[in-house]
Amino acid sequence: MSSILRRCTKLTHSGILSMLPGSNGRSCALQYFASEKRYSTSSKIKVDLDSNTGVAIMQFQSPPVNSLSLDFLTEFAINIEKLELDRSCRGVIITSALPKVFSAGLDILEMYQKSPEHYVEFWKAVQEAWFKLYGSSKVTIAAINGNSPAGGCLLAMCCDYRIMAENPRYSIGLNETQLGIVAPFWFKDTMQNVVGHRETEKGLQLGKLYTAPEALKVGLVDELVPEEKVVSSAAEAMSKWLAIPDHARQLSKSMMRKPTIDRLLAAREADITNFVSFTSKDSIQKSLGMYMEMLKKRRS
Ligand SMILES: CC/C=C\C/C=C\CCCC/C=C/C(=O)SCCNC(=O)CCNC(=O)[C@H](O)C(C)(C)COP(=O)(O)OP(=O)(O)OC[C@H]1O[C@@H](n2cnc3c(N)ncnc32)[C@H](O)[C@@H]1OP(=O)(O)O
Repeated sequence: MSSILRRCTKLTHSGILSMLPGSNGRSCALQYFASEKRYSTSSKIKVDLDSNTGVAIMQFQSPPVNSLSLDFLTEFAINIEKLELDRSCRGVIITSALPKVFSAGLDILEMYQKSPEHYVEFWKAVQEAWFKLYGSSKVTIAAINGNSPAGGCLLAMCCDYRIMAENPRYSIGLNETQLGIVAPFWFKDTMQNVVGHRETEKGLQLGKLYTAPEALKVGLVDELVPEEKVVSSAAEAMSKWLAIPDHARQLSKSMMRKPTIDRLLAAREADITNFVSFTSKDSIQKSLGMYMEMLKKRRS
């Protein structure tokens, strides 16, 4: 991994990168990884695995805002599972290929005016993505290079370490209550495991979107770095995590996360039933419809 960084630094200093269109530290890391094995090319997510370092970089590339649709979540779970089974992979960096957004969270259209059967399928995909990422034995680092509300924040919180662009216009948090909906208990558990009970209580009730500096202050993210350095800093952090013997780190991770995972495993079906009955309520559909309208108005 340090060879990656040395190479990035060399390129940046030599000015070669500045001759590339749209080049910066972020693209340096991406270009380096891209020169390695293209692991998977699906329409919404790109994964490159560096066979020398064992580090995969997963880039979300689903315009306009990397919302977590059924298709996106399915691709995501498949990719994480594939990497999990690959013994040559030791770590995964998750980032966005789009400007200004890491992920806009769950795709609201998947929860709006659809059939109960669709809600079941969608929620299973949300659960599956969480099980795969939260339960991953690999080192997972979120390189958060844009806004990351709700489900986007959940994905980041599932990782072992979070690095965010220090842009004060970017925010992250579980803002569900602002939409008139309620984050399920395992979203809450995941946040509580990151920032503790009190901050989760405030953050969840208020549907708080933390600015990048606020997120650092409460421990929702671990580091803020200039936007162009988010991916290279993630690579640097990864090298520290990979210096620990895998078996010892993996057992420690599993020890910390197993109770949270077991809790959803035990309530998986009930959680789906809850989601379907909650989402199907007229009042919830009305709230989601109004929120989508608000997003559109804000745009015009
Ligand atoms: C008791 C409980 C039991 C069970 C549980 C029950 C219930 C439900 C739990 C559900 C948990 C939900 C989790 C979620 O993730 S909900 C999603 C929350 N997300 C948001 O609030 C983010 C909304 N989006 C934004 O704030 C901005 O889009 C963003 C990300 C800051 C980017 O801003 P910008 O670049 O300016 O882009 P636009 O706002 O112009 O958006 C472009 C385009 O995308 C559409 N869009 C945005 N976000 C979403 C989304 N999440 N889903 C679908 N579509 C989205 C937006 O409307 C624009 O569309 P247009 O047609 O106008 O181009």
